[in-house]
Amino acid sequence: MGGTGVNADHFERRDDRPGGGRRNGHGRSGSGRDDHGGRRRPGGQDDRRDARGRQRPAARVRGERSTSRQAPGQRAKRTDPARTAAFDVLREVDESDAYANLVLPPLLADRRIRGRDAGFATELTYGTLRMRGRYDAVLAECVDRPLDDLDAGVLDVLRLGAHQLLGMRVPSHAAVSETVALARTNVGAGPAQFVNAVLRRVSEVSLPEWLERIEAGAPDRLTGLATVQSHPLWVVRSLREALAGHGRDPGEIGDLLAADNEPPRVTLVARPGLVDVSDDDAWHDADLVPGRWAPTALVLDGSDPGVVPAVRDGRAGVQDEGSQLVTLALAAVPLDGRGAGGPARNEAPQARATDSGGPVSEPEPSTSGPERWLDLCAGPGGKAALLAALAAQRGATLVANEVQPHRARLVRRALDAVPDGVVEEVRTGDGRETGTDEPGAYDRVLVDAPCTGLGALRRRPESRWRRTPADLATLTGLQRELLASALDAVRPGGVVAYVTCSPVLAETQLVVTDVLRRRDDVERLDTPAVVRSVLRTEPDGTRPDLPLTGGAGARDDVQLWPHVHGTDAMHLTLLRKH
Ligand SMILES: C[S@@+](CC[C@H](N)C(=O)[O-])C[C@H]1O[C@@H](n2cnc3c(N)ncnc32)[C@H](O)[C@@H]1O
Repeated sequence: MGGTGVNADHFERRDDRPGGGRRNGHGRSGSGRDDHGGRRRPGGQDDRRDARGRQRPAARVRGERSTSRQAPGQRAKRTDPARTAAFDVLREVDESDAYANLVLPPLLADRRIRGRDAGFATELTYGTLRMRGRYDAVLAECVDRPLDDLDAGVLDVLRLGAHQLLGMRVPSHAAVSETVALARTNVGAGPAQFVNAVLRRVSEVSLPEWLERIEAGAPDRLTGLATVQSHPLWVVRSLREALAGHGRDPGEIGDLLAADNEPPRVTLVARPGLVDVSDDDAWHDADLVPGRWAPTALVLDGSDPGVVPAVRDGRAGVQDEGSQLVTLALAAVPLDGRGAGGPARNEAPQARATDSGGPVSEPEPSTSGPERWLDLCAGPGGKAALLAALAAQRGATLVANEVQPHRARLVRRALDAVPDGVVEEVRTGDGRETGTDEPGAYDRVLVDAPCTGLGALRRRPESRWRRTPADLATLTGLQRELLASALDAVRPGGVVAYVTCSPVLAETQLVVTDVLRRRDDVERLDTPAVVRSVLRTEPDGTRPDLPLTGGAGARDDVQLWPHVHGTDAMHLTLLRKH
């Protein structure tokens, strides 16, 4: 497909650009450092971008960077701070394996890029990373050599241009000229001419036509779908297999991949007992609507969660609704035998209400002190904070364990708002040893296992390109050991929740089946019934109809999906030890 691509050799390479002209994967061009190796000076911007992403001249002038080595004549076109921010984040993601969602917000704050400019930079950064596979296929049609042979900074500029042309409503002339200006400042004047020529080629064809061409040129349908929907082929294969294995139609794969490309709505968790939805002071001016499934979920429309007082002080947090549901389910499932339940301090009625068809009942009163709960893999602490709030209502206590010290620190911070006496300890340790060190010591154990995260691709734009099939082998071994340890750490009659933010069969069903094959003291619980029992109740007393696969009773685990439930693809299996 396509004609002859643009030849990069026709354009002069300038080595006077910051970082020189190294090749893709090894270069440091446009690294976010100034000529002396320091951070670039912040280029403060306000709401000067128009609705279509164009920047008004005053903002351009005020936001220009002062570190260009180019002659004044070459700097005729000023660089837009939002595009520069996106470029700098892309370089950092490539060079330092950084996470865009951790790098971008502080960078925007540091450079005082706010309002529409911040929104533009965010959409440009995340969209470019997410849709990289699609744009690379388009760019490959417009360049006369493998993209891997291009300078890494030049390739990132081209991707940013492609996203503006094909994924955002930026007018073509603005997308090309602003991106060429970005190239001139960051990768040099010669490459900027090359960028200009390539982006003009990209802009000559509409997105639907590009996608048609990509599909037509693909060796098979699945490869075409993977490229068009910008996922690595091995990920598409794993997800399609997961759909089938979890009882869904593998033909849904297109919808699933499309849902992965939609930025998720910001969902907050109102930690029960710590904050009330009707408390105006807690939510400030936030525009909130109840979540679809979890009684604790609030969907935030438009504003920054960081300005919500309850989020700032830990009474609420940002948390996917699927994560909330699996945590609520672990807290709601009845225990057997001694130590089951505890006197409620301030019970949340919805968390314990019984589903019409489900077996969930009120826990028996404790005969041996408060329940002890364990979060075995707690960092950074989202589920631990919800568990701790629920534990406070039940008179239970929580131990949070995390192997990485810096993530254990994040857990401590996440637990800031929890009343004294609820959290026994936040410890740094290897969860694989807990079962041996503390056999039978806990009533409820959460294993939110380290996983590929292939169920949360919506919120981690670069992660699909980082993961490899080899990760699966390492992770599934660790997952088995952690689940086995959790089952040793729970007392007879107690419950373990095995959770992943991946639907991949090797990390979900196969781990559970394999661990259970080696022991005869564990029973699978009716997880769908428990999850249905914790769903929010409508004012008329009904609950939403949570579609789960396989028909009633056909499956004993729960798999959520972005394209079905609007949540991350969280997996939950509830297990009871005899
Ligand atoms: C999926 S994350 C947990 C997310 C967390 N539950 C939350 O909701 O914020 C998995 C965590 O397990 C930790 N981890 C990995 N190996 C571990 C081990 N051997 N023991 C304990 N934690 C481990 C990782 O560092 C990571 O923080």
